[in-house]
Amino acid sequence: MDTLPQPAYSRAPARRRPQRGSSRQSGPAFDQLFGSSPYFAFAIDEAGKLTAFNQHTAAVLGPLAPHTPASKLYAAWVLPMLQNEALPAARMRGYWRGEVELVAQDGGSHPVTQTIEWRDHTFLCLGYPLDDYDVYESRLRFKYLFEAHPHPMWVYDLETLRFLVVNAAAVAQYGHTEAEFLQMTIRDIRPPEQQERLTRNLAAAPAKGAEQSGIWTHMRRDGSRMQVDVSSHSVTLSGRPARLVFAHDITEREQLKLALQLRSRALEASINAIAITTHTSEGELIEYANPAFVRLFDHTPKSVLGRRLETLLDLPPHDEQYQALQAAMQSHHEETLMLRPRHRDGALLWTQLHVAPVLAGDNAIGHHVCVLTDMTAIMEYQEQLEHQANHDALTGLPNRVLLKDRMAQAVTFSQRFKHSLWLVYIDLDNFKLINDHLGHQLGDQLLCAIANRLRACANDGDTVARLGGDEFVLLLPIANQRPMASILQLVQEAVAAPVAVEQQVLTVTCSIGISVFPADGVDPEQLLRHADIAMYRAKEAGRNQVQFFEENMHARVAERALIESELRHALARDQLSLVYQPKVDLHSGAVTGMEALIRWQHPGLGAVSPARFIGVAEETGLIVAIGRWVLRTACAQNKAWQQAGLPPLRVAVNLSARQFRDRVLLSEVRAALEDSGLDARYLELELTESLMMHNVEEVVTVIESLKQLGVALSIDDFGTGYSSLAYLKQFPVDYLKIDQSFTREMLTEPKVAAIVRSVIALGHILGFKVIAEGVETGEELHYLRLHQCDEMQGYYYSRPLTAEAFAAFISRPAPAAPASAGAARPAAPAPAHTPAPPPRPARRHGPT
Ligand SMILES: Nc1nc2c(ncn2[C@@H]2O[C@H](COP(=O)(O)O[C@H]3[C@@H](O)[C@H](n4cnc5c(=O)[nH]c(N)nc54)O[C@@H]3COP(=O)(O)O)[C@@H](O)[C@H]2O)c(=O)[nH]1
Repeated sequence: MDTLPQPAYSRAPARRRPQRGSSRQSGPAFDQLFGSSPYFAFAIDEAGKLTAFNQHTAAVLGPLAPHTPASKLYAAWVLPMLQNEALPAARMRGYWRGEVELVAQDGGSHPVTQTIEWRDHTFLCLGYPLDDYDVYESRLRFKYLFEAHPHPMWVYDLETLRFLVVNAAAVAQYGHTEAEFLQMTIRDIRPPEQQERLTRNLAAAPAKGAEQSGIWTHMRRDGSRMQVDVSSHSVTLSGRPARLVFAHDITEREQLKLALQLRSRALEASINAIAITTHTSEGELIEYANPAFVRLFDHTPKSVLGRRLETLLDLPPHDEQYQALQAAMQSHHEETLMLRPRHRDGALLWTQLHVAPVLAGDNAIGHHVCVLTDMTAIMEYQEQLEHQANHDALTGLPNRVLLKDRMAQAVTFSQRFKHSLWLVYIDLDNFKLINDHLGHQLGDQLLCAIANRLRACANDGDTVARLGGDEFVLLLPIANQRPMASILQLVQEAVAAPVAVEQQVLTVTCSIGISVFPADGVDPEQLLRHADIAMYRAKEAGRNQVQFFEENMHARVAERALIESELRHALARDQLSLVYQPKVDLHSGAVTGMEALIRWQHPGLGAVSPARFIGVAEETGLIVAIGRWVLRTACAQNKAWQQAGLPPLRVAVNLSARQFRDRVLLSEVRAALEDSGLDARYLELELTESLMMHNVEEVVTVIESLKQLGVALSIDDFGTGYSSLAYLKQFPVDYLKIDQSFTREMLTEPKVAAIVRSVIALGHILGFKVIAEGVETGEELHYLRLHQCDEMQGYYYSRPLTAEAFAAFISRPAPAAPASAGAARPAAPAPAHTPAPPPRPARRHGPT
């Protein structure tokens, strides 16, 4: 290096002064001041050339010539420091002082304390040999600045990288003794992964005097690591180029920074909306809101900051929530509130707000951390669950649970204000048939239509509930002040009005039972039970009726319950039996067959008539098992008679609607025939008219299958079930059976007589035989024969008989025709002991 490198900021054009190659050129002032000085004195221009030097300099360091590059006067290690530190500092501040090493042309080393002054675009350099005082002063400064420094410091040799000196803080923090340190290099406190970086760093600036800094990982003696912020400076120690290093342990700071970063990340990533507010005189102003908060209300991050929390949540001022929030903000405790803030689009949300105050130094509230949890979905789900728990899924009407709740409220209200309360129990008539024949989908539609109509009948404050199936309840408070008769009529009309569903028009009536508070009960349970009892009474009374609860209804309900429970065991306990009532050909007088009729002999209840238990068996489904038993017993009995040598006759068995709809009917009939060995032509199945008029296509299919088995079929109770002629002709049946109610009245009621004649004519037109049941007198028989009725059945000829009695009856020779009955008495075979017809009132329940 020939010249001193230019300092970066000395590039401005400098005023050129005449060059002076020796002390003569330095001018009289320089000579005057320094010419005979025993110390080194020389001047350097901006180009780094000597412009003047005194005799001592020339004598000790020379020989020198003017314009000699000043770099020749310094040891190599000093040059970077001179260039980067000393000259720029002198130029900036006008003065620099430090220890340097001057070198003589013969190689001699002269450590000096040098001052450099910036005077008139020239660096004036004065050098004093390092004497004892310098050393003392230097040590003193070192002691204070270095030894006592609270942060680790050391000086290391730039060439060997050995520690030359370390302070007490370094010893304390790194765990090495001073002696150990002095045996180590700066590589020894670096972990392996940082060695390469150190090498690169040293290579990049091996001898630079520039201040350097950076974050490093250092190792303590025990192997533990720390993060240090290192800054270093070039120095000379004992005449050797070295670096003074400050190492500031920032491990804790870095950990803190990391922890803060983590917490900040947690806030940012939280799915809960979090806002931090500042407590000001203008309210709680938001100073931070995490992304979830911004998302929850669909605001932009910026638009949230500085706004009042209350405003942002859009809580109506002075309402309960607003007040609660204010109170929570003023409390020094954490509070949790349920709020209904508004989304930016106007939708109301459900949120749980947890407010935690952050106290300032003076114990006043400085900030609040507000955590909002979006509960909207949960609350909506809960509402949905509550609705489901309290409402009927099909119709949306309140269910039994909610009805009870409303009833309890209504009873309390009625008690307090002395009002009466009506509980109207509505059960659709024959809904089961519709459901089973037309399918559940249509049944559901019908129920929904009726539910809507009932809703329309109710006023505000009334409750329309569905208890399940086809049962509805109207809870009508303040009944004493309302036109209850017309409300009931409205309800009946609403139910009975035709309902169009899927191109079908359905009509259904209802049976209504009513209980009144307080007369019929003072608690909801009792009122409901009594209304239910009254409704059953309405059903028993022939359906499509209204019944108010009466005390004596309890007995009927109790009887029904008894029948139901006893009937469940009747088959197993062998309490059931069959009786057989002959059917007679009206032209020949011959017995054509017999109807099997069930009887129940109960040890306690005695003989229970089918009229009392068949309905219960239908409702409970017990009829399926009972019907199967009847079918098999009747077939077996008929076969037994045939095997005993009696003339082969056809046995008729009643099929209930439930049996008819049973999928296994066909196989059961087939099995009954096969198992008994009875020929199919000796079995007849009686189906009621009402059963056949629902879902005709299906009925026709089942009837056709039965016909294919070879059994005979008849339509029982004909005339009571609103037959459609269009349907009637589709049924491949053998008999129309005129209901006994017509037989009973045909001789006294001309209209009934006309019906009977029409049925006979109609049956014949359609190709059916016609049989009349309930024939009790010779006049009735005569009339039927006169109008071409084919067969008859009734007490006039014979009551239902036990199997043995029937066998005996059929085996007897025919008696002469009774005079009183004219030619009406059957010719053959004649009943041996035909009982006299019972008096009229007992017709339906004649003895067997
Ligand atoms: N599904 C089934 N239903 C059955 C079965 N057995 C009977 N029943 C049905 O119960 C109802 C009442 O039956 P019952 O008390 O047996 O009455 C029958 C006859 O005893 C009665 N009858 C017959 N002749 C006369 C008469 O001259 N006068 C008069 N007052 N009553 C008379 O009529 C009933 C027969 O009715 P029907 O079946 O319509 O021919 C009744 O509906 C039975 O159907 C069974 O096993 N399964």
